[in-house]
Amino acid sequence: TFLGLVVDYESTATIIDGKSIAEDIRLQIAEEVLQMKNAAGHVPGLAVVLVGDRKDSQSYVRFKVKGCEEVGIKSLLAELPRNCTEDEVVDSVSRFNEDPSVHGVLVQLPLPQHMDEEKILNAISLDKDVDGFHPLNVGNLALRSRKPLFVSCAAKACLELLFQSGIDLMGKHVTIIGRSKVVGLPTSLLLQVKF
Ligand SMILES: Nc1nc2c(c(=O)[nH]1)N[C@@H](CN(C=O)c1ccc(C(=O)N[C@@H](CCC(=O)O)C(=O)O)cc1)CN2
Repeated sequence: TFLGLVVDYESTATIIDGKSIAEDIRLQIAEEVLQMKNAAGHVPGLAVVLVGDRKDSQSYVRFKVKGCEEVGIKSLLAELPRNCTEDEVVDSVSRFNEDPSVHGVLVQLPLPQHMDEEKILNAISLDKDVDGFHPLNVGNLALRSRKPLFVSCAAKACLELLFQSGIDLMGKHVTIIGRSKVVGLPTSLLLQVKF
């Protein structure tokens, strides 16, 4: 869910209804998936790797699986215990990398503290890195002249919500709160590419 608040210099505000925009996008994706199924005989596949038993991560992953079901995307889930090894996580990622029915792989963050996040994220195939966290995808976004294969969905969502609400960012100053690789950093990079 995203409820954005855009305030102009006279301090009037526009409330962005993220739920309704998301519903329109879901319908559009469901239509595209159906067309793909009819034309090519297969549907996109998303694989999620979840390590540990954090309640928040479990519910985010449930939303992702439910989101896939609603639009006809195949979803696969690998759940590993908190005390598993880094190699076991990398093995799960590698199996999804090699599975032709999987087109996108993501590892739900945060990982348990004893794990090397960078090593695990780097194990995701560049062409299945749907989160856009691979250094080459981030680097290509930062270079602006090159097109990354994927950009963080949270960053794309922020811009899409502004765009669909008719908010013109050209020449505007934008304040981004936070610099995480999930939202803040890619949103600032994406804004620099587009405006
Ligand atoms: N591999 C990934 N891990 C994580 C990601 C990610 O994009 N990829 N993002 C977050 C967790 N997350 C989804 O996975 C996520 C977190 C927060 C929200 C969100 O919309 N939060 C709203 C409140 C929503 C509500 O309660 O209705 C808010 O903060 O205002 C969506 C998704 C970390 N891990």
